[in-house]
Amino acid sequence: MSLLLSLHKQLGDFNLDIDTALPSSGVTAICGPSGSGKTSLLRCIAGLDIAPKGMVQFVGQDWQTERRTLKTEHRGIGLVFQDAQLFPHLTVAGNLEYARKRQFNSAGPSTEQVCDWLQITPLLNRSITKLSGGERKRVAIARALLRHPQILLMDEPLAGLHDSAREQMLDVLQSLAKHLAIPVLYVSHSFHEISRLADHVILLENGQLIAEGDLISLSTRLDLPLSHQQGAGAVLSAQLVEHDVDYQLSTIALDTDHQLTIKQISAPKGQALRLFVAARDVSINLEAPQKSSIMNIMPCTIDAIEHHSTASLSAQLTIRLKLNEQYVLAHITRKSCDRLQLQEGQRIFAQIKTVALINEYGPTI
Ligand SMILES: Nc1ncnc2c1ncn2[C@@H]1O[C@H](COP(=O)(O)OP(=O)(O)OP(=O)(O)O)[C@@H](O)[C@H]1O
Repeated sequence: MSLLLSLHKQLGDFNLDIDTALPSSGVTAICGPSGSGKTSLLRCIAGLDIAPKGMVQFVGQDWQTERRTLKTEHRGIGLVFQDAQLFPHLTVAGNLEYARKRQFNSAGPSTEQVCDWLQITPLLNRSITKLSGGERKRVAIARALLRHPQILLMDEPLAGLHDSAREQMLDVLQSLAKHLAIPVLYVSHSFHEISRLADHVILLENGQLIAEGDLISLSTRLDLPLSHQQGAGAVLSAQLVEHDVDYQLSTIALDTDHQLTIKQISAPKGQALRLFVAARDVSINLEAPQKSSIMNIMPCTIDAIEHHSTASLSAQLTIRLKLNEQYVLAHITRKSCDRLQLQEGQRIFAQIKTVALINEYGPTI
């Protein structure tokens, strides 16, 4: 069962042209550059805009057919927009109560649970006008969830927040996703956000769906813009091997031949982990460096070398490196590539400066 979409709509010179089936669980990111059609797609799914002769079906319920269109308010959707759209004359509690009285279903999380997940319990008596940008966004998400929707749609919910507020919100959203029993569609152009939150990704360009799949496989596809943009990197799955308490480090395994050392984390041995290795943090050596302060040096094979297409980055190349079953990306200069005479199939050593833990997921193995 899934969210089936067949949406074709002309907006001025722009054509939205989407036929797909999205998963009905987990977080699906709708990603793409500005103007690619992310918001237009979300609005059509919500029924705020209608694509003539389109089709929207959610887990067997017809939201739009050729003959009939279900109004937005009858679709059971939780909506969170860039601007939180809260009622300024009500307190936080008043805004939540408004939603609670208009629930789609009686079954769903309680006000206490939702406030706890979004860390807004201390704010309940505050006026909306006295909230920070991040607080406002958390209240808007809580309000959407208290209607007990069957799906949550979020359009760039972190837009307008400064870096530290954005990171704090990402922590909250990441833990929220673990509690939610409903699917989430999350619009963002930030790969950083998506790598923290999404299970599944659809990538739009000029109103067309250019790729779809799980985050791990899409992050290292050289035919997609994701791997070339600033902030690009590989999402990897790993498993915790052991902790070195003296040095406060943890060892994690990508597979039987490749281990990494990271700052100590609290996860138990065997915990499945998701990691992010930024392409700019990977350098390539022809021989294993003997005296380096960088601990993570892994033998791998050059799988593919791709030239950046954008003129501003043409001094740089993206190189995909194969471990056993997984890949990392390296952004290096074209000059270095020529100097080292790098070629596809060549065995090299990747030196990895920083490994970021995205999250812990799945059962302990
Ligand atoms: N009502 C409209 N009339 C004409 N053109 C429109 C209309 N709504 C959207 N567009 C155009 O459709 C295209 C897609 O817009 P949309 O807002 O869906 O993109 P987006 O990917 O969400 O962009 P951003 O990341 O900047 O929010 C844009 O070129 C936009 O100008």
